[in-house]
Amino acid sequence: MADKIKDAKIIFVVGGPGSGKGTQCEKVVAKYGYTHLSSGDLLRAEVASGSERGKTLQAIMQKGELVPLDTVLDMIKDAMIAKADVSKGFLIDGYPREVKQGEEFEKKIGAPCLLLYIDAKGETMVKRLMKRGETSGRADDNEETIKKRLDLYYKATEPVITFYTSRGIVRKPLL
Ligand SMILES: Nc1ncnc2c1ncn2[C@@H]1O[C@H](COP(=O)(O)OP(=O)(O)O)[C@@H](O)[C@H]1O
Ligand SMILES: Cc1ncc(C[n+]2csc(CCOP(=O)(O)OP(=O)(O)O)c2C)c(N)n1
Ligand SMILES: [Mg+2]
Repeated sequence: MADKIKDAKIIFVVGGPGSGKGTQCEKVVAKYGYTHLSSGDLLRAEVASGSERGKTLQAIMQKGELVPLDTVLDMIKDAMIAKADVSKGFLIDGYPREVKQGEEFEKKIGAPCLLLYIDAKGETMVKRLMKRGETSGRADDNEETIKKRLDLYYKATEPVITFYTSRGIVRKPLL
């Protein structure tokens, strides 16, 4: 089964909370026809299903923490396999969030050819997320959780950018 995605074109899309990962991915989809897979959206779909696993995930996400690596990776892998026959390439949005996630992805699925780094100032991200919180209905778009998500981004996710920069595959789109 995993054979189906062995040679898939893979692009990681990394940036802070509310930096605009989802927004930029939609533009790439419109222009290049790649398949957009957002880790956050996959997790929220599991929460919305009302499953037992979804309840556990909801509690973690509401606190702005990272859900266990195996859970996210399995979900992304299943979604990739489901689209393998029709996909020209995959935009993996919101993953990896820590270097270890990148390493495990490469072991189990394959290497990315590119990492799109969506950069935004902290204060911009906070402002956008507070605004989004007015209508998003997302349990994590509130002041307290936004702060935790931002802290975790700087601590765990920024090292991902450094890691892939040394490999020469990081590109920062001019927005
Ligand atoms: N790769 C991931 N690893 C662990 N947890 C994740 C991952 N992607 C998403 N999550 C969980 O889902 C939440 C929302 O993610 P996402 O929709 O990408 O939000 P945002 O980019 O707005 O912070 C995260 O705060 C985290 O709890
Ligand atoms: C309801 C609503 N939608 C959108 C916006 C504008 N907005 C809020 S956050 C954001 C950029 C980030 O959104 P997204 O692309 O979902 O970022 P991600 O969390 O995926 O990085 C924008 C343009 C807004 N102020 N209010
Ligand atoms: Mg998003």
